Amino acid sequence: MPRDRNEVVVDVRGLRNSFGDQVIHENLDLQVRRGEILGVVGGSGTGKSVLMRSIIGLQTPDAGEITVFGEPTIGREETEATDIRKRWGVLFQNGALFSTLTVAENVQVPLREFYRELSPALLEEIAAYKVVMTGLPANAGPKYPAELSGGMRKRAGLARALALDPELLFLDEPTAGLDPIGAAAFDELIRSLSRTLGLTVFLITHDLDTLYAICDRVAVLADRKVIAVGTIPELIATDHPWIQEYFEGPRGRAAASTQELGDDADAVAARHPTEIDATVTDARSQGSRADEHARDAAGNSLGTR
Ligand SMILES: Nc1ncnc2c1ncn2[C@@H]1O[C@H](COP(=O)(O)OP(=O)(O)OP(=O)(O)O)[C@@H](O)[C@H]1O
Repeated sequence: MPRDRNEVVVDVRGLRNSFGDQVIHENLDLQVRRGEILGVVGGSGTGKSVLMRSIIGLQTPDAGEITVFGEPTIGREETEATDIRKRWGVLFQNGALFSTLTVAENVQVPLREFYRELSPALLEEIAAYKVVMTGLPANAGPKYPAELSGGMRKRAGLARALALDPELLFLDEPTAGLDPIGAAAFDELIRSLSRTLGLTVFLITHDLDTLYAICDRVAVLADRKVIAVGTIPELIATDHPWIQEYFEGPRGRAAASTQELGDDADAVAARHPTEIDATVTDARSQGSRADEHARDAAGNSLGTR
């Protein structure tokens, strides 16, 4: 039976977080729907990562309610929340791979934690499958993180996040530090995994290209709460100054035109399938070059990327 795409998978209500005198969130509400890729944006330090940590139970809020798959996550012991934790995967900002373990061993960590009865042969088989699924060469499995490029490390982190076949994926700045071509390829990987596996994705990013390329809706954090959530055209229609500056500033416009070039490329590819890779890739690099110029011109006032 098809799943209800209006089902709320993550429900955050009245969230408050603070560190000492510093209030990060006040009365924050957010819903993530089944099957969507929700982009989460906001200036540096607005509390995007703290929000993600609150949802997955790594940060105990001062107040509020959070449910994931209808189950409360706040204040539950790790052992109590096992059934929900098995249903999500997380890619932290820096990849957070264990440097002393190989890629395959990293992927096996959640499997060993939740399914102790799995045989070594099966663990290896599942890890090998996840490694290939994220576009890494099969021979990446026995390598250590230090032996991989930044883009490959991201894919290894994603392979580990997918180890338990999650329904929900949390990604914290997955394309940060990747070159434009690598970032576009990673976006495409996330989109295709989300579509084929029916994943719901909570994606924190500063990457405007990612927002345009793969996000169904975008939530904007500012003033300690989610000030708006919607499609990019819906957000642009609001008059909040930060949203206007973000999407209608030089970098936002460059990303939008990159997307238009990509859409044109899709149309061309429908007629000439063999030309698609070069055209789309080129569109993104052009946008990113325009992006760089725009950032220089704007004095990087938005602090994106
Ligand atoms: N464990 C902690 N102790 C004290 N302060 C913290 C802690 N974790 C986060 N903060 C503070 O909370 C604020 C929000 O941090 P967070 O990492 O969520 O921001 P962010 O929106 O993800 O930023 P960025 O886009 O730069 O990654 C920051 O001012 C940060 O210094």
